[in-house]
Amino acid sequence: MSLVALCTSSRIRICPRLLQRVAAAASSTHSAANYLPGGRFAPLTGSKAAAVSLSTSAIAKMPSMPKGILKQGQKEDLKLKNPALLVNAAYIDGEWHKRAPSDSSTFDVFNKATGELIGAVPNCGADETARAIRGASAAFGAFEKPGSWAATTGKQRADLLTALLRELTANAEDLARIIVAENGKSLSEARGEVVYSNSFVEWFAGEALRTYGHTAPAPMPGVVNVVLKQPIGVAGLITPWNFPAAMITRKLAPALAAGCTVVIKAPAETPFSALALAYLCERVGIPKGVVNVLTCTKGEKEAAVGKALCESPYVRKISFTGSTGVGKLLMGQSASTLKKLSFELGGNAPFIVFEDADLDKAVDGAIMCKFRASGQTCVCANRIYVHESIYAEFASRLAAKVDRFKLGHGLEEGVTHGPLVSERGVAKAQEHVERSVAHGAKVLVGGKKGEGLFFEPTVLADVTRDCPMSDEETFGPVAGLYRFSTEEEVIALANDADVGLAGYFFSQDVSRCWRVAQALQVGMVGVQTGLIGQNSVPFGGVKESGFGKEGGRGGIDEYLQEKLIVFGGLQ
Ligand SMILES: NC(=O)c1ccc[n+]([C@@H]2O[C@H](COP(=O)([O-])OP(=O)(O)OC[C@H]3O[C@@H](n4cnc5c(N)ncnc54)[C@H](O)[C@@H]3O)[C@@H](O)[C@H]2O)c1
Ligand SMILES: O=CCCC(=O)O
Repeated sequence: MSLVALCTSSRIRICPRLLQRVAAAASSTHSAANYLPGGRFAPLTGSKAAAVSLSTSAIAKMPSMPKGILKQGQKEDLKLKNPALLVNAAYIDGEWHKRAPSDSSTFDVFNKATGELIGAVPNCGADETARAIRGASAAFGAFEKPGSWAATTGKQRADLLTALLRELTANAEDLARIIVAENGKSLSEARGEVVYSNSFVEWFAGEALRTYGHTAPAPMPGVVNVVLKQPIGVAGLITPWNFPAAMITRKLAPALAAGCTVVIKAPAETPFSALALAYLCERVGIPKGVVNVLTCTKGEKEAAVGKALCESPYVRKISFTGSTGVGKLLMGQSASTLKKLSFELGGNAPFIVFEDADLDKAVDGAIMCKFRASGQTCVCANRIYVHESIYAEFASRLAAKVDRFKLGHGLEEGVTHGPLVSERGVAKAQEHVERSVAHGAKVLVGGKKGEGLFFEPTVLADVTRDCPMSDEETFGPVAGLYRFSTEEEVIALANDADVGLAGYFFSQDVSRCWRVAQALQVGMVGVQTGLIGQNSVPFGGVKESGFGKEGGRGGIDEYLQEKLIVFGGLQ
């Protein structure tokens, strides 16, 4: 029995920190994950992976987490090269407010791994939202009013976005450290997120130059038709915590490129990335009122901010990324003013491994797809369907690789996965494991809650239709493996969902690849890959995963509206 196993299985009380070090040493093959652009892990590879015994206890690698609870109340020093990036004030109409102007309230934000206090930010509500909307509306101005944002040229906006990109790049390491602290992901993933996040600013700086309209031939003489694209006006941007920077830039950059002004409602869990972005926007000279960031707690305050944005006649666009339930609520609230909407909502991605798949690629794809951001990604594989003829082999290889993850504080050397973002997230992961086991699933690796917000990366075998992930996103590090027999059967299973964001499959048969890719009822398909998000492609779903696309050629159109100008009497 290893020292780690001995300590964890016996009643010997050993300093948790030491135990963690021993665990890390015992798992020296847990090399640091290579990150790829987009915050992705290059999978751990090598024959040793398959050789790891499934009985190795993942608990041995659990971090010594009481430290999180013990440190609660202590103020964390993020050790930023540029401490000014850690802003603890909302940004409303070009003014920084350390407290909500209406009632002076603030709320605390904690490090997800340690429980240390990162800082306090204002708890904004309807009043602050109205101020921000007024500021954004005034800054937008009018097309005929020189000096207003609406009257800027694409070239001017492209130059500002390029300057912003330079600042974001220069401060990339600090921005990654802020993400680690407030979100919990590992430093390598956070660095990847910053690259991904910045790539949207780069892409849309280019797109600002290309908001082409067109002319249309008229059927009658003496008429010329011109179709212009104009910015829609003030946009309300509501984003989640799982990619605290990238989910904002994927909206902010096209909005600014198009000529819109914005009011961002930052997520309660991760407001600091949003505020750092606003700070850099101000620094590069984006005019007062063009970018506003509101921070607020979950519950009543976020609902008040959301309602004020949706119901304001001055806000012409809402772009939301989050759960399907909240999306439906916001859609209802936006009905009275008939706003243009883009909704990136929940997913429940099928991930299919056919009998003719390259198993190494399929396992690596599953690792990247399922465990990125510890499973807290809307495009994460949620239902992994494996052909019965390769099921045992795939399960064993996947479990072996997951067993080699290193869980811990995102800034610690070699850590591949951090804590989840909330107790609600941990409870959901645990519930999915317990309910699946009650339906006959077997835990191959992981399966347990750790201290604080940690949950062991988990692989479950023998998952069936009755298990919760069949219908609900786990949004946590639990990979459930289903068995299937035929292509027809698995397509029906994959499409048996109200949502349709992403789907993935592995096969080496080109005809099957085309057939299955067409058949999957999702907005995005990964064929022989577990990674799909890039700045140059349209990201978005079908069914109850929402509508509208972010990124790609059409991403800027979400913030533009066409105007037809008919010139008559020309003969
Ligand atoms: N499709 C995508 O691109 C994408 C990306 C990330 C997350 N998601 C989805 O988001 C969900 C997980 O995130 P979550 O639990 O934070 O989702 P959530 O819907 O609770 O929260 C998302 C955002 O909406 C805000 N919000 C919540 N209630 C609101 C209200 N009444 N009015 C206005 N704003 C409100 C939150 O403060 C947060 O900023 C998952 O379902 C996931 O699939 C989707
Ligand atoms: O979670 C949502 C976004 C994930 C991605 O952009 O790849």
